[in-house]
Amino acid sequence: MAAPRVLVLRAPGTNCDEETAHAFVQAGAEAERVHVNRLIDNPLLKDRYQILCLPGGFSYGDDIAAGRILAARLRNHLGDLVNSFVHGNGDRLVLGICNGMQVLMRLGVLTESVSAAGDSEPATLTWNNHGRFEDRWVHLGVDTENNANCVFLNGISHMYLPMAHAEGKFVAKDQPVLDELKQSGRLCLRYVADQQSTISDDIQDFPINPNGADANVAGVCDPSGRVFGLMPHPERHIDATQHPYWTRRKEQPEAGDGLAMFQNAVQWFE
Ligand SMILES: NC(=O)CC[C@H](N)C(=O)O
Repeated sequence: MAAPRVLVLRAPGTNCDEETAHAFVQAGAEAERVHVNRLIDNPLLKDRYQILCLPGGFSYGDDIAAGRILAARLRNHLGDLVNSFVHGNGDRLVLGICNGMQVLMRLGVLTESVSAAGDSEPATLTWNNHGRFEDRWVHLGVDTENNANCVFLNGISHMYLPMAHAEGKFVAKDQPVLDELKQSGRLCLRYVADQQSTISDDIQDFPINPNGADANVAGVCDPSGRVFGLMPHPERHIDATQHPYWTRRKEQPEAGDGLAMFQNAVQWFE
């Protein structure tokens, strides 16, 4: 099959679109960076793409709350576009990275159909516990026990990736919501202490869990596994030389830990 085409959505304040497009290209996809206003002018552009990616940054200056305004623009002007990628025929993928995950959370697509929540918002992303922007590397573990079916994490058990956010603390409405999300394999990416650690539901101390997130959640996928949002930045660890200690490593891996996520997306179409 021809390489899948990726729509990397830009908005005022987006700042990770070039790296994200580059990561998809390294993985074998074709990627185009498209401004949200261009899509609003010409919504049919969406039909050119198989993958929708919302990259990181500070869309609309994080005004009101990070991701809130871009989510409102998508909901009010591009509802069909969002729906066709999230639902449609089930033949497309959606990836939200950092600010992109914040947008997906504000849209509600990652926590859709959580019955334990009743009528209220099941979960959100809020300010890091220490109230500051935190920018450094973190260890991440994949929840393989709860049968996570996330397309992007297929075959991955651990990643070492940069994180850079202020509003990245995942909070569920209550324990039943958290349990339902966990048991359905949707809390698929968690902060862990190191490469050997398995995931834990008990909130780990800072700095293991950089923001105080419930169950150490760093990424959430929808029930189908095709729609995934994560707070860390896989596009910033595509090449082995992006690893902070790469000159001191005895063996150089072929790629950075983040590349496999983009390769998984491309392979899903093969
Ligand atoms: N790197 C990012 O995408 C940052 C997201 C958002 N601006 C925050 O600080 O929380």
